Amino acid sequence: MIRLIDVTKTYRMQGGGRRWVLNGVTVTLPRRNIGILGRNGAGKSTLLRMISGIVDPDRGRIHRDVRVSWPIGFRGSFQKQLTGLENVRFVARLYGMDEREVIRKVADFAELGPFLLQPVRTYSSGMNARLAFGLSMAIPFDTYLVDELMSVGDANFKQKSRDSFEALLKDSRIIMASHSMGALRSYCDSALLIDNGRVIFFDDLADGIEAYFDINGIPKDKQGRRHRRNAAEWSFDSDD
Ligand SMILES: Nc1ncnc2c1ncn2[C@@H]1O[C@H](COP(=O)(O)OP(=O)(O)OP(=O)(O)O)[C@@H](O)[C@H]1O
Repeated sequence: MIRLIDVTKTYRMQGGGRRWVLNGVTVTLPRRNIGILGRNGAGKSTLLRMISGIVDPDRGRIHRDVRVSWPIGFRGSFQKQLTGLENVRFVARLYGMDEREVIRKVADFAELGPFLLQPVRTYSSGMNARLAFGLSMAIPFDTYLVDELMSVGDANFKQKSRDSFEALLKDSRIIMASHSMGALRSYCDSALLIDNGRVIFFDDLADGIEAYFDINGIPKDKQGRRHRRNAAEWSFDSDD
């Protein structure tokens, strides 16, 4: 279980003032697969970073009694001067894992071959993505925090990522921020909606998605279906 207790998070804005991301939020996240919904800039990534412990709230506490991952996406935050292998070693050690085992898993998954011995600064974004995702799959967590999964990578890599991700969900849970309703419906059963510094937990994902469409002003037709006004404006709904 993960519990936010009176959590407030703001960012200082250039030119003065503060951007309020969370405003005194208290919420309990049960051991479920939870989709995080919210408009651009609502605070989804910030919330994931706070749950993982990378970012501290200004006020309040976050209680975790499960082992949570760092936010998994495709933007690896590696030490750019170090090689891929050195980065993998470092993270394996940090999490008290068998280094050789982690290296073997990442090497198998990422298929970077000799590039694993090259500095990460020389990697393409796809290579970086392979290393980042492979590494997150090689360390076991109770709850994986996922920030916009499967947004880049070639078709083969996407399929492979999907397969290993699904295998991992047999024993673990995810908290996943995404604008893709399709991805959320595939992996999540409940929802957390962030809006204007507040959050609402929905036991049923479908209710969370309805509330999200409502705050975005997406109208329903007579059959109760939602329609995009145009593809660019409502691109988050593109795979529905
Ligand atoms: N390091 C930072 N410094 C200043 N402001 C920040 C920082 N990180 C995030 N913000 C601001 O906090 C707000 C929430 O950002 P966040 O990235 O968490 O939103 P999000 O819901 O994940 O957005 P998106 O859907 O666009 O990815 C935004 O207004 C953003 O500009």
